[in-house]
Amino acid sequence: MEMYDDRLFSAEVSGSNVVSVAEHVVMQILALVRNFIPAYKQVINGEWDIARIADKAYDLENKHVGTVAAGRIGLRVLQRLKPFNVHLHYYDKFRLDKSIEKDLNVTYHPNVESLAKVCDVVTINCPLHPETEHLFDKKMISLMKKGSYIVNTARGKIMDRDALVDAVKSNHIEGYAGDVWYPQPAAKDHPWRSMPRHAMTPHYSGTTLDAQARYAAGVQEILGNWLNNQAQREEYLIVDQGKVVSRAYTEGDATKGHASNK
Ligand SMILES: NC(=O)C1=CN([C@@H]2O[C@H](COP(=O)(O)OP(=O)(O)OC[C@H]3O[C@@H](n4cnc5c(N)ncnc54)[C@H](O)[C@@H]3O)[C@@H](O)[C@H]2O)C=CC1
Repeated sequence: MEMYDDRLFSAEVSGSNVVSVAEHVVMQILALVRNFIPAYKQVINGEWDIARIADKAYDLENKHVGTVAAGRIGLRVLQRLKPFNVHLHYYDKFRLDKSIEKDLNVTYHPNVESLAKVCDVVTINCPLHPETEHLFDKKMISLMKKGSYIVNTARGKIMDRDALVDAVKSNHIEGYAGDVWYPQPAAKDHPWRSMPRHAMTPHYSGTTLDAQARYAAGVQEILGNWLNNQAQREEYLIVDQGKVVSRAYTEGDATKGHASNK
């Protein structure tokens, strides 16, 4: 017989840092496409060579930008990119509500391969699980357009580490950014630190002071509810009374903009 203490549960302050990560994605897309890092380095190094920077700087406008997953973060990335007048694309296991697709004028792809083939920028916003581990391997990367960019703030292991390095070194991938590595903290000699044309950061995109204030308020609320024997917010619960109850692990979640599938 399985026995559970009905007061035991596992919860998270869901969504507390999704805006923070989405803003980081937009920042890193712009940093890559506009060739910001080499330009900044020139300033630090006392140089002034506009031709050398402009040679690899583009506008984002009119480019095709796609997200692998349109959950809480992926959807916010799409929403933030809409005013840049780009062509938006997404793949997700669950389709967004039709009204959201229409509002964003976003093209749905039935699989990652189809999206990868047409995008100038691919941003990865899906969870790491057996299906997505090394999803971006040599084969997937080779399908991407020559000269395209990848921004991955999801998990480092979604990339095949060395296949990415090879693709950047051979100029197939023009630039890579994100804040997630495998393992973390990244070793001093992790090859992504020294590969060309990257705009990586340590894993801090979801840890802005605004996000920290939201986690702290959420944790206070969860503890207060627990101490006062009050119900927790449904969207915060992951495991309750021995059962996984998180909608993220069960079905598409209408709170994230997925079409209702009930
Ligand atoms: N860099 C950072 O600081 C942070 C990174 N993350 C990462 O971002 C990921 C996404 O976060 P949220 O948007 O909040 O999660 P979410 O649960 O709201 O959305 C995840 C989406 O991925 C989709 N999905 C699942 N498996 C998929 C697959 N095989 N292919 C395509 N889509 C798939 C789901 O249907 C869902 O729409 C997290 O799993 C986490 O790894 C999350 C927060 C902070």
